[in-house]
Amino acid sequence: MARETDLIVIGAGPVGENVADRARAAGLDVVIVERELVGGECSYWACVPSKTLLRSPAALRAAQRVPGAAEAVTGALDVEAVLRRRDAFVSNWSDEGGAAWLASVGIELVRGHGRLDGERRVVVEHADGTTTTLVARHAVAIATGSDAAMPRIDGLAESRPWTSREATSAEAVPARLAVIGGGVVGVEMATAYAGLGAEVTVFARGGLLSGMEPFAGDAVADGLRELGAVVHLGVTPDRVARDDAGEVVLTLPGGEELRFDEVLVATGRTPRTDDLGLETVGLEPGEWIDVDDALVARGVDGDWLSAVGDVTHRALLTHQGKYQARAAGDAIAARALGRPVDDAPWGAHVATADHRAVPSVVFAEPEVASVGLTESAARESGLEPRVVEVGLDSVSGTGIHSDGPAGRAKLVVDADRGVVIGATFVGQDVAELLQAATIAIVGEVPIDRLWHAVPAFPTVSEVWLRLLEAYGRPGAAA
Ligand SMILES: Cc1cc2nc3c(=O)[nH]c(=O)nc-3n(C[C@H](O)[C@H](O)[C@H](O)COP(=O)(O)OP(=O)(O)OC[C@H]3O[C@@H](n4cnc5c(N)ncnc54)[C@H](O)[C@@H]3O)c2cc1C
Ligand SMILES: NC(=O)c1ccc[n+]([C@@H]2O[C@H](COP(=O)([O-])OP(=O)(O)OC[C@H]3O[C@@H](n4cnc5c(N)ncnc54)[C@H](O)[C@@H]3O)[C@@H](O)[C@H]2O)c1
Repeated sequence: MARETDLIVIGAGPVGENVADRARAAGLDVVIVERELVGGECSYWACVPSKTLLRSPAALRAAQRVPGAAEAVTGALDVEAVLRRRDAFVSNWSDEGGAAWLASVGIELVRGHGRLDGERRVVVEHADGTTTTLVARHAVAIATGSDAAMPRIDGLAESRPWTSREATSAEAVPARLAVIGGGVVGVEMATAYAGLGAEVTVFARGGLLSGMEPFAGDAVADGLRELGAVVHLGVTPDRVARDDAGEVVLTLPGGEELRFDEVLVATGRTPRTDDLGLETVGLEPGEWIDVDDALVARGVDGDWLSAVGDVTHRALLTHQGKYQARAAGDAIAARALGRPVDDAPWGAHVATADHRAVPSVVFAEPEVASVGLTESAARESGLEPRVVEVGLDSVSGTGIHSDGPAGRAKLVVDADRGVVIGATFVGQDVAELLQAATIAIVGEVPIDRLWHAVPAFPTVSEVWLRLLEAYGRPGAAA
């Protein structure tokens, strides 16, 4: 017999959990389906383990850049302790805590692989081959996330490459690590493993972090080289093979062969939709799920099917997926309870910020924090932005914070409206500068008013004052 419920969520990653939580908090009966671990990629093989691997080497470097503290650092990094700390943060890959939380808020967990089976029906295949049929009275939400993409490089798939999963869960640090891909995963994992003592070589087919302001990728390439990594820009290996001794051999376009212990593939993501029954509701398996701003799937009759998080390809970030989930979960509950849906831009039930203000931090050396449009993206969208750029060495707080390289900051301003539409900060610990920029963009705070938001002295946040000075003060004689 089929189990009836109000809402079925497929995928208990951070995003699925949040859709379920919002709908349950509104009083809906909710079932969530998970085939691996409650908590998803982010908790076990992505955000959490990658940031714990990065943190210890970064803390060590930070201390080494402050005279007095530097002299007190006399030992080497304890790699084993870093790995054990990572294990603790991923709960040794146990989702007992996540499952207990679901139970505590009254969300029923069904373990197994979920597939759509027509409108509002999901069939779950359990590990023992048995199945459970679920029927939703109101809605189904897909939050199945994404997998690492495998580029078509001769021999690569057969050479047992690392993906982000192996890189974040490794039990030992390889002596020589090749990284293919110059995006966020490639850069962060290269930084982590260089910090943990590996000889790292990065192959990027273009520059590093190519969707960001160019000075960000340049600074990160310099930073990686400073850590001892070799960075090849504009180079993709032609061929990869693992030999009988277990070594990985990369053949470069000129024929040169380079040998490594492991090769990490970090060339983007692919949606987990190939075995999800999408064809039973008129959608294409293997494709990202196209949704409107209220996270309702386009191309499906009615408003019963939502999709959230990575699987929509709107913004492949945990915090932004959770933002979508809050809107989608509340919208599903509003529809189910016959309450109004607020789907005007910036309404309670839409993810408007996905188009205007997606904050992201790359935990590289140096850190890169960005939100909104880059200068070139603003121009491509038809705007003629005014940009201002300053060095972080113009700020006293930066010098006190660290003797290391200072970094840079840039604002992209829609001069017609007098509001910030993009911001990028590069430097040590700039991650914490980002929320101010996100608030300025989302709140459309006029530049004239930003002059009244005074950063404390001597903080790194005083870079905001330097940026405003570079932009110009309203009412100033000159
Ligand atoms: C190395 C790395 C580092 C990252 N670091 C950060 C970071 O620092 N900050 C950040 O914001 N983002 C980071 N990200 C991105 C972040 O991990 C994702 O955006 C986030 O995990 C997406 O959440 P999700 O819930 O949409 O998908 P997922 O976390 O992938 O969860 C989807 C869940 O659905 C389950 N599932 C899939 N198909 C089915 C099915 N058919 N039936 C049942 N269950 C199913 C999966 O098992 C999984 O548990 C990182 C990504 C990587 C790869
Ligand atoms: N700190 C964070 O917030 C964080 C950390 C890691 C990942 N993430 C998220 O995960 C997503 C995936 O990260 P990613 O680094 O895998 O993807 P990405 O899109 O950031 O970078 C992919 C890189 O691979 C290259 N590439 C693509 N196809 C290739 C091919 N065929 N041959 C050679 N190179 C190729 C691209 O040029 C690019 O440099 C990111 O978009 C990001 O949103 C976030």
